[in-house]
Amino acid sequence: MNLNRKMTLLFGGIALGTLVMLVVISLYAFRSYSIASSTAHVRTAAEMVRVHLTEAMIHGTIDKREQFLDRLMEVQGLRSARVIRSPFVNEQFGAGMTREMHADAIEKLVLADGQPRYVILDERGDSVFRGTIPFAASSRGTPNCLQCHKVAEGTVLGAVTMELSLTELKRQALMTVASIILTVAAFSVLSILLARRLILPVGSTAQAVERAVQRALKGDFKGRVEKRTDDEIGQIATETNSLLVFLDDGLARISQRVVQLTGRTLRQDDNQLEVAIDMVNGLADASSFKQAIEEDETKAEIFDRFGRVLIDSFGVREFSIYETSGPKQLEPLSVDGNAGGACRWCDPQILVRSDMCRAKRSGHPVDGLSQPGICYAFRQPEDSGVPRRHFCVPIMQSGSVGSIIQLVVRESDAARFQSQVPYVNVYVREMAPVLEAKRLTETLRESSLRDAMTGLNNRRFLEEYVDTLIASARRRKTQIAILLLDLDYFKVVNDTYGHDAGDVVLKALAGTLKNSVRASDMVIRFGGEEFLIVLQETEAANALKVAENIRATVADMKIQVGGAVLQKTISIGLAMFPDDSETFWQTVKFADVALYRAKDDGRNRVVRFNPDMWQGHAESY
Ligand SMILES: Nc1nc2c(ncn2[C@@H]2O[C@H](COP(=O)(O)OP(=O)(O)OP(=O)(O)O)[C@@H](O)[C@H]2O)c(=O)[nH]1
Repeated sequence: MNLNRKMTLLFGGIALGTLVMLVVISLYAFRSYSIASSTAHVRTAAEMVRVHLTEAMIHGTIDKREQFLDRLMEVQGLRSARVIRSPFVNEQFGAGMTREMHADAIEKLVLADGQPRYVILDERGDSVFRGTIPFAASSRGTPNCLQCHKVAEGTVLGAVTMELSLTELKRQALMTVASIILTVAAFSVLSILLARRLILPVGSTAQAVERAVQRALKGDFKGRVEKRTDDEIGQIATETNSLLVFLDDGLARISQRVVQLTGRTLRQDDNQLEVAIDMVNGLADASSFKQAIEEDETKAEIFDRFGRVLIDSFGVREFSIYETSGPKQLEPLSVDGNAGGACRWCDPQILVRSDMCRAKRSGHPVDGLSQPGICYAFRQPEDSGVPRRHFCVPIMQSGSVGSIIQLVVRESDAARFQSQVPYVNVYVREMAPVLEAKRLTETLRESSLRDAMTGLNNRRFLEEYVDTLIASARRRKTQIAILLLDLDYFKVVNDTYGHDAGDVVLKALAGTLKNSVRASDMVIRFGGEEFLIVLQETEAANALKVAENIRATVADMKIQVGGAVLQKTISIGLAMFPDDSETFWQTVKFADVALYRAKDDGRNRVVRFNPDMWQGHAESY
């Protein structure tokens, strides 16, 4: 119920209550007044009758009393008047007129106890006041009643009964009450109209404020409140409008900036406020995500974290993350949240012909949500009948596509997810520079652990890796064979054919060494022309066979240098960890001692370390 209606009801209620009270009070007052007035009239008339009867008795005209009573009827409003004689008078003076002799019940009571009686009668719609007043004998006054009446003081000598019509009084009372009702009703109507006029701006302003607030709750701050008065109500309208303008302006500016950041476009029916909150939340989450991935160590950790965001924040459980692993190759890093895995949502051909991937080829996002079938490499699931749509976004690194994120959603979910795409893009945008930094760090680290010329790992790599190596050997209780290899008379190559020719020989040797051992073994360029090979889980006898095989392969190796073909030999020292020493680096020294022995013994040979060799060398280390 609106304010106006409430006010009308309230004022109407008050007016009606007042009216009813006034009517009740007025009617009661009129009744009391009528009774009091009639009583007084009857008393006065009775006294006049008494005086007249007394006078008539004195003057001997008592016989004419009937005429007096008849004349009395001419008094307006007096309907009847009659005198009743008491038995005492009858006893002393004989019976009176017939009508004086027959007292009714009320008159009998009055004659008996000397108390006046008043009643109001309703006679065929006419209200009549009837009063019966006793005449008591009294010795006071002149003439003295007791001079004529042989009765005791106070004896009731008779009574007069008079009836007054109240109709006129009643009519006047009703007229008065009616005029009160009319006056109060008119006053009330005027009051209500005035109050409504005063309240109307309050109600309509309150309704306008309510409508504006309702619109604001839906994110529309364009609602305005009309100013109807110049008082406090008008002030509320003005202030509300100022607040709405401020919020509208502020929200528009926030939305504009956030739209720039997220790339999300606002629709007409969007709740601006909710969208702004949504976008700010999205940006805040993306910012937290960026902080987290900056502290991640590897790209794999970053992609793993992003995978969890896709699942937890976007409800996308089906997705692939590919990384370019060669000029034409893609490698699946994560498929549906599992590391590695097979190519599930694309033609597997993209792994070896990466240009089949539209995102990789174009370097632009591929929107298969609104344009299904845009990418020929996308594969619908074979096992389930629920069709899917995809959205692929490339992550640029050093000017080319480094990774590709492929998001897959059910067709029925595509529209919902479309609104999430800008946020996914924000995450990708935040992720790209961090991935780039990690890639550079990893490349840098990789290069610091690798010899640029031969492509083999270097001594620093061995230093970093040695703890893992030892722990693995101890855990498995296996032996590690250390082979230290050095080309024989290599200096001659440099001196004769030049340094570049020497490099060619070193590269060829590196290739031969790599091919002579298992993939799990390590070939390390340990120094200038010195190499170290770590053979894992190998007994000494086996290691000797491998070393001998290497020696023989190198000796047979023909290296084309310019116009000449070179053939070089190699000397190898072998020591076992932990058989020869509990310390890894001590084992390396022992291998070096064995290498010295191989050189000393004429080169192109493999020498297994034994403790006697250490005697002569201990002081030089
Ligand atoms: N071309 C080239 N030469 C290198 C490189 N590193 C070391 N050398 C050369 O390798 C040669 C090592 O010679 P030496 O240590 O005297 O030994 P050697 O001539 O191989 O004779 P032995 O080891 O005693 O059989 C030096 O001439 C170094 O300059 C390299 O990266 N490239």
